[in-house]
Amino acid sequence: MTTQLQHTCRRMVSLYGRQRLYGYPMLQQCRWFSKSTTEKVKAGDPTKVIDLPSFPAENIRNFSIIAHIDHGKSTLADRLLELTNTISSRGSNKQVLDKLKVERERGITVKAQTVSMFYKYKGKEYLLNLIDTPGHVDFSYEVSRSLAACQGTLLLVDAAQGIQAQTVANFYLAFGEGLHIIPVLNKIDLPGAEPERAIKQIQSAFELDTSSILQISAKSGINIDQILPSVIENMPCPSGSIQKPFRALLFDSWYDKYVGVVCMLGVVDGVLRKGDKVYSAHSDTKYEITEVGIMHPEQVPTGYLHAGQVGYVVCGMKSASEAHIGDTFHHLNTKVELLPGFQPAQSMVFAGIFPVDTNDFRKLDENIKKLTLNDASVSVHKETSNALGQGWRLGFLGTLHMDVFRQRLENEYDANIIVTQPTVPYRGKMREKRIDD
Ligand SMILES: Nc1nc2c(ncn2[C@@H]2O[C@H](COP(=O)(O)OP(=O)(O)OP(=O)(O)O)[C@@H](O)[C@H]2O)c(=O)[nH]1
Repeated sequence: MTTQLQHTCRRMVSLYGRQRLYGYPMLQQCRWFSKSTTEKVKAGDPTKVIDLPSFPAENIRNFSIIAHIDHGKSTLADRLLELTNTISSRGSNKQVLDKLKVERERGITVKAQTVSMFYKYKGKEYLLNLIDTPGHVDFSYEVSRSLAACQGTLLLVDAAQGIQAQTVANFYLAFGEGLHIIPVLNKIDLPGAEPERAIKQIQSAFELDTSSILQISAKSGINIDQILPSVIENMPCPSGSIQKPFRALLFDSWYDKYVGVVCMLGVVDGVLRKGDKVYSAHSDTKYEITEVGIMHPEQVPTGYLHAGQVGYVVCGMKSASEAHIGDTFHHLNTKVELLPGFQPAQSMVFAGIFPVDTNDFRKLDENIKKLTLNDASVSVHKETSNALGQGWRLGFLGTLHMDVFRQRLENEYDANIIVTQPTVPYRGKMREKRIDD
């Protein structure tokens, strides 16, 4: 009851806030119906009434930005959001998609984020879904998950540094997914930039066509206006069919304390509407869609998603463990071919985590479950230590991943924990004891 009340209050505050933000009463929204979505968004539409059915698959592009760490993905994402009026442009480097406190403090992306943008090109309106991904090797699982919801990717290379380890690793992830890859040279404003050298590297390492390679500065905005036309012209649109039965890939999820689990879906076929009953193929469970919408850049309800679109749903999932990354959602009583899902991540570094106060065990258990929902690459096993009591042995993809997880537990859940020295698994071989030993 309390949760429902809180939820209603939150909705009212959010609606009131939106009215105040744009300075228009909600009742004026009918004035905007006649305008195109791009015009509404450009004009700072207070209602953001988004007419998703009017975007057929050929007017949709789902793409990501991949690169080595610090080559400028989040800065480029900011510029594209400004260009499409998804956020207001104030000329600062806000890194809007780095939403977590730990990302802002460390200046790195650890969590992939999706955002939908509207863009008018050659008289047609396009719905562009951008997924910003982390660059550090410890978060490559996030990258591979995000790529599954895309048809193309921008491979960003720092013109001063050239290609680096994660440029190569991420290129092969995207190549393996069969994505259309557009190379882009960033930071051409730097005095040390050597675009010709970087282009040669891209040609010889990846055999990509560099004849018309885009050369940009995400920071100062040079040539940014060439990016989206290139995405529209060169990347394929999603291939699903709106006529087929609905099926969608669950590729990300997080826990919202008011509405429970929020799932990100890439709709492959068919149509999903608010109120629909859907079925999770993984857990054999039925859910009712109570909210469906797109990230623009925050959650904007649309009541509808169709084949090729990417958006979020709220469906009354209470427990973190119900949202299985890689799951296929479909309508009740329809038979669909299940989507391939994801390979589970392979943990490389292990550490024990224990509550400082043993009375916090239950609370910490719940919080670890919620956080691992948001980061499925962490493996969790219960552990008991004589000195520290009951706790967990967690597996991570690297030590940065471990440190970020610890910081997120502290920042987002006020956890007070002890983390033991990290170890790596190894295999030992027993040799027979020699006589002279
Ligand atoms: N001079 C210059 N600096 C840039 C440019 N693009 C990004 N930067 C700077 O490069 C640094 C890293 O940029 P980010 O956008 O955080 O890089 P990222 O690839 O998202 O980083 P991770 O997500 O942590 O991998 C920041 O200090 C940016 O201001 C550019 O075009 N020119």
